[in-house]
Amino acid sequence: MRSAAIQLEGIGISFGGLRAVSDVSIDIAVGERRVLLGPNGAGKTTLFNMIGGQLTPTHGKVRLFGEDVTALPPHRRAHKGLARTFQITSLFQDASVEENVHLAVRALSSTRYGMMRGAAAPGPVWERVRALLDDWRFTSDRRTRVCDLSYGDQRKLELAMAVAGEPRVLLLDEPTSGLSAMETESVVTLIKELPSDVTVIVVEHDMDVAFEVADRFTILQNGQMVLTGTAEEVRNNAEIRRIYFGEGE
Ligand SMILES: Nc1ncnc2c1ncn2[C@@H]1O[C@H](COP(=O)(O)OP(=O)(O)OP(=O)(O)O)[C@@H](O)[C@H]1O
Repeated sequence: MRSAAIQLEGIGISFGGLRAVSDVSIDIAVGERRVLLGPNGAGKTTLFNMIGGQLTPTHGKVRLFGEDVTALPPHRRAHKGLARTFQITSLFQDASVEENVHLAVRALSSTRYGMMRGAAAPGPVWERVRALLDDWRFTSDRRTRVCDLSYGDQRKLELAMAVAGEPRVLLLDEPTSGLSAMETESVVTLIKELPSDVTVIVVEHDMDVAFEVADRFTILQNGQMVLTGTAEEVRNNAEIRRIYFGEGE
């Protein structure tokens, strides 16, 4: 069996009296593409936040490559190779496309190679920025300010920035929400082209996208895991058929 990138051991969290997530245990292997499914309010984003470190579970443990990171803040998890995107874009709106990517690449350089901010090796940093923008096939000019980009290009840019940090685990929260069919297709292609040793965990409502990118699925409902399994098992799950395909209503 492949070793685990992420292990959740009975994690849960309550907000006031509400149990948003309770007792979820899953192992996600290195290089796996896992999609989290479930109706609105099922606890998918809350689970993501506990993996990313934005929230600390009230019970249970989160392990990253075997190490207990339950109490570590997001930036410490980022240093260990975890990156994530959010449902709402979190870009620097007044900066250009290439300046945004430059910031992400430079952040990686300074943590990984011990460079001082703004100093040392600007050449290689800009080379990497250009290579990333080529890989991600940006249609708009690189000097365009983010606030002048289409929503689709903003989502793509966010993904490019998450990838710029060369993460070992990438958490994508609804990467195709609000995108046109064409933009969705290009984001799906980009996700599928990520290096095979990068573990990717995706919250996705679009079932076509989910089936295209996932090796395995985890279904949440009312904060609990109801199934972890293959595409076949998901297709045969009555609850998923009801929620996503409107059957039995
Ligand atoms: N900070 C918070 N304070 C109080 N309640 C919260 C908080 N965050 C989430 N919740 C509640 O926890 C439950 C799970 O929410 P969560 O956003 O994780 O669901 P979700 O599956 O991501 O839903 P969606 O698909 O709508 O994004 C919901 O009932 C939500 O209202």
